[in-house]
Amino acid sequence: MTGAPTGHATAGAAPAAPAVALRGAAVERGTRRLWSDLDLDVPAGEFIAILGPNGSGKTTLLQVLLGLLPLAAGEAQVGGRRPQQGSNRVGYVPQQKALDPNVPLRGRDFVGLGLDGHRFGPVLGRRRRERRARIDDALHQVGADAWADAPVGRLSGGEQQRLRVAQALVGDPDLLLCDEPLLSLDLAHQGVVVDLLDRRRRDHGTAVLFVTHEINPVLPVVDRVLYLVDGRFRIGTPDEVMTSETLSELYQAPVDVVRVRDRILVVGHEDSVVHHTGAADDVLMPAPTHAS
Ligand SMILES: Nc1ncnc2c1ncn2[C@@H]1O[C@H](COP(=O)(O)OP(=O)(O)OP(=O)(O)O)[C@@H](O)[C@H]1O
Repeated sequence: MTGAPTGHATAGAAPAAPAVALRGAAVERGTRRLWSDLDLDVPAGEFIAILGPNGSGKTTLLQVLLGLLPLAAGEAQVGGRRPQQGSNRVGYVPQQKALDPNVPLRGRDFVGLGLDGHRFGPVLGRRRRERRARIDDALHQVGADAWADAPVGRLSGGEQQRLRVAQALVGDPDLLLCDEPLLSLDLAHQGVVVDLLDRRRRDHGTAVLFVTHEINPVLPVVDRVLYLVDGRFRIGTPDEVMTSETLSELYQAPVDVVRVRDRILVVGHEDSVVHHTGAADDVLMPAPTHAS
C-alpha cells in the first residue's frame, strides 16, 4: 500500500528531484536481510513517520540515506544524488546517547558543528557574525538560549536533545533525518520540537523522516507512515497503515488499533510486539506483553 505523496513543494517551481528516492532497496546486516524491495519517493516538504519494533531496520534506513551504509540491492538517491557522507543538505538528529560530562564544548559550539566549513570559509569578520547569528537563531528556535554558553556534558538529557535538533537545523537542510528525537523531552518540549519541524517543512520545503515509537505526538503533522516489521512493511497515510487489519498482517499476530479522540492506541496480544503510544495513553491501554 502506498499513499499518494502529500508534500508541500512550492507551486510553479521547476520540478526538483525528490528529497529521497528508493527503488527496490534492500539492506543487510551481516548475513541478515532486514528488508527488501522498498520503493519510496519523498517529495520536498513531506513528513514521514517511520515506525516498527526494535531491530526492524529504521535506523539502518537513515544510515543508508546518510551514506554510511550501502544498499544490498536497489538504488537510493538523496536530492537526486547518491547518498554522501557529510552532505550539508542533510540534517541528522541521531538516536540519543548521553554526552560525556567532560566534553569541552559549550551549547553554541555543539550547535555550530552542524555548519560546515566550506560554506563559511575562515570564520572571520562578517562571516563570523553571520555564523554566530545562525547559531543563536537555531538555539532560540529550540528554546535553548539559556544554555548557549553552558558545557553540554552538564546539561540534562532533554536539554542535550534540544541542542541536537538545533544542530540538525542550523545548516538549513533540504532533508531532516530524525532518530527518535522526542526521547527525554517532556510533553511541552515534544510539542515545541514537532511544531518546529512542521514549520520548517512548510516554510522551507524540508522533507522530514522521523523515526519514532510513538505516533501520537506527530500524528497531526504526519503525511505518511512507513511501518517496518520483520522484513515486511507498509507505506501509506496514518489512516491506511494504522489499522487493526494492517498491523495484524505486519506482526502476523492479532493487534488492535483503537482511535480515542485524536489519538491512536495500539494494543498487542500474546507475542505480538507493538510500539508505545505515548505517556498519556498508558492509563488507557493495557500493557502489551512486549513493548518496543
Ligand atoms: N553495525 C552493525 N553491525 C551489525 N548489525 C547491526 C549493526 N547495526 C545494527 N545492526 C543490527 O541491525 C538490526 C537493525 O538495527 P536498527 O538499529 O536499524 O533497528 P531499529 O529498527 O532502528 O531498532 P530500534 O527501535 O531498537 O532503534 C538489528 O538487529 C541490529 O542488531
